[in-house]
Amino acid sequence: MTQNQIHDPLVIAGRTFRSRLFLGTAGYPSQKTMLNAVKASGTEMATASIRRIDLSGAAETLVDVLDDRIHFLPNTAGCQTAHDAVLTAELAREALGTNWIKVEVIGDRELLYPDTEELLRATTELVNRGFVVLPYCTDDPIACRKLADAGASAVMPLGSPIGSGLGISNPHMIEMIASRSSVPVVLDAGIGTASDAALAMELGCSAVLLNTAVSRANDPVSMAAAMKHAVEGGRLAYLAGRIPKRRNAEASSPQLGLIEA
Ligand SMILES: CC(=O)[C@@H](O)[C@H](O)COP(=O)(O)O
Repeated sequence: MTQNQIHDPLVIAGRTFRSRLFLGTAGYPSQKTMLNAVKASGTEMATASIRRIDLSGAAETLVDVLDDRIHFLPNTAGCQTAHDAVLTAELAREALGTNWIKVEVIGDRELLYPDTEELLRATTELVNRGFVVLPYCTDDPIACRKLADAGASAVMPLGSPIGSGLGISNPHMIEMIASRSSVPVVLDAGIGTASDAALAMELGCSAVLLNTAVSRANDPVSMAAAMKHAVEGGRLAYLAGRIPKRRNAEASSPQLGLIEA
């Protein structure tokens, strides 16, 4: 581990994360593969939809099988109104004893695209109720600013639609959001492969949240390891500072001592 990584923790709502990769837990070929992928990714925060968790206390749940060191982030996937998202978050808090919530309020079941109006309403209400709110949002700097102003502890703009694997559709806007945000920016959704995750970090995001690229890979555990290295590499490159892009070539070796014809 380099000096930069040792002194470069991510802090969200007072909680410190050494890993800047957050992982979704859905769609793996088996629970064993999911747990191995979680381990290989080095993640310290895993998320799952409340709908997927048996809150009755009758059966062993995902939360029980995850390593204790991993912070569990429930999410409100499937909610289409602020009202439903708030109810779902309250259920999670009651059953799981966490006030952290990843808020998803989608405006369309096919596109799984965030409904910004409802999302802002849900975020405002949940912050007032004492939740640590991480909203999944569009790659819109104004929406991100409004969510942060409403008290979101981080903002999570999409790279591209959930599960699409299209990568980052609008890198310029993600860079803009990251450079202006008053709270950590977590690139969430659309990552297709390791280079997409590295790019998110190079653009200045504080972390990456992904699921499908790992769960649906031919070898999820190897892809999880690839994502770990990509996020670390991208963060280091961001901190190191990329060279400016030039229109023309500039010799990388000194021109002195050239033999003229
Ligand atoms: C897991 C999660 O919380 C979602 O936001 C989403 O599933 C992540 O997107 P990808 O599956 O495209 O990585």
